[in-house]
Amino acid sequence: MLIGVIADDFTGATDIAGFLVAEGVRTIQTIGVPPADMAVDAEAVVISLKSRSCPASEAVADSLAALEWLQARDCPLIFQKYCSTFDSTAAGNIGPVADALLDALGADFTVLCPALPVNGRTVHNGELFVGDVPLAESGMRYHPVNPMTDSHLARLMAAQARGSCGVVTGEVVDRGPDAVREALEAQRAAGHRYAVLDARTDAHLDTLGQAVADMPLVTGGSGLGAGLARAWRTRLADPARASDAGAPVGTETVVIAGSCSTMTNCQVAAYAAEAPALAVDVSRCLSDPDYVDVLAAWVLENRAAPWAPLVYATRAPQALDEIQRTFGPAASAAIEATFAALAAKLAAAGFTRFVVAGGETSGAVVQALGVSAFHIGPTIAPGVPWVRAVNKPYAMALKSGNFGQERFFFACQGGGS
Ligand SMILES: Nc1ncnc2c1ncn2[C@@H]1O[C@H](COP(=O)(O)OP(=O)(O)OP(=O)(O)O)[C@@H](O)[C@H]1O
Ligand SMILES: O=C(O)[C@@H](O)C(=O)CO
Repeated sequence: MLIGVIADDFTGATDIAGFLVAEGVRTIQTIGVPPADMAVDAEAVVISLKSRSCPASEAVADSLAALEWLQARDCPLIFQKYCSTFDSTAAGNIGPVADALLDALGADFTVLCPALPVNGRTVHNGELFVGDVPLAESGMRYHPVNPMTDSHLARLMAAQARGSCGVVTGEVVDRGPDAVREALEAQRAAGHRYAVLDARTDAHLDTLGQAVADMPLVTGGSGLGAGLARAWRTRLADPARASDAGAPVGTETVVIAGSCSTMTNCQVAAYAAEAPALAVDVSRCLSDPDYVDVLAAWVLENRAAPWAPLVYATRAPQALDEIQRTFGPAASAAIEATFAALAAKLAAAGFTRFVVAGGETSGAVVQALGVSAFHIGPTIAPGVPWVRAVNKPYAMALKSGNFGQERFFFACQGGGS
């Protein structure tokens, strides 16, 4: 094994796993920490946790259990994967988990780099941008669980981790891997525990991948994961066939959208204009135990349509705000539970392809389908590969809320963009 990834949500895990496969690394993603005796035939194992928004103590305990599993397989590099929009609060969980992993590895310094230029996430002078705007001015300020109201990564990290955090600027990264290594040594000597790495292009991520390839712990988004994989190209067994085991199976498809991100709102609007689409009634998710049967019946009625049926909870910020004021946080959990039960019913009715938008939503659906690990297949959009369950006949496209192009749901059915 070349790399063990500890990811804080399902779609985030699939995102980095997809990039690793696209760069030729044979990769398996597991749902939670696998059993101690699970055999591994892969160059990378990505362990997906549900540790982004749970209490920090739980996130730390789960991440340490994942680390122990990877260490038992002599994994030389541990990668802490979090969101390219650095989803977290002053209570964590990125900082507390990084602190705990550093301690457990006997290390005292690591890097932070959420940049993913292909999806518009760049870091400039330590500030995270989404497209042309700082993080705190992007749609992330309205996120239902982790609203991001600061864009400065060193400040965000200092608020939630032990020790101070420096920045390695783009001007240093432009000078190549040796300059970055030197700068990191200087940051560490200056007493910093963390250093934010600037990156605006894939070429910067190549430089950073080379510069950090020998650290015991690296933290970041899938962009840096891809940079690392490119740095290892000559060490890979058969890069051209890395995605074979994850190619999709079956045909009957349902689309489930549980994300309210800006991009999912666009994707749902584009899809609903041409395909059968049903908005869930949030109050019925909360109060009507038979509601999932109603949703399943609607999907079955529409199963023969030219485009697969879509069931969505996706709402624009104002409507979401109103729902949250009316129902409180129980609404989100009830929607997740409804989608999980719906997916299980549809699987029993013969559906084999599940296209899901939203990390938490994907986690709930995957759990309901009893899937414990995936082979990672070909990429549908940057950061979104097909995945194939190792123990069930299901293919899935698990999309991070903000990922994919406007016609992503069509693209999953061969509809292109
Ligand atoms: N209309 C709604 N009202 C209240 N909560 C909602 C609504 N729609 C979705 N949610 C909840 O918001 C949360 C969205 O999280 P999810 O991780 O699925 O999407 P995301 O955060 O946009 O995606 P990602 O984590 O991949 O960036 C889920 O718990 C979901 O149930
Ligand atoms: O890094 C990202 O943006 C995604 O993989 C993710 O984690 C969103 O849930």
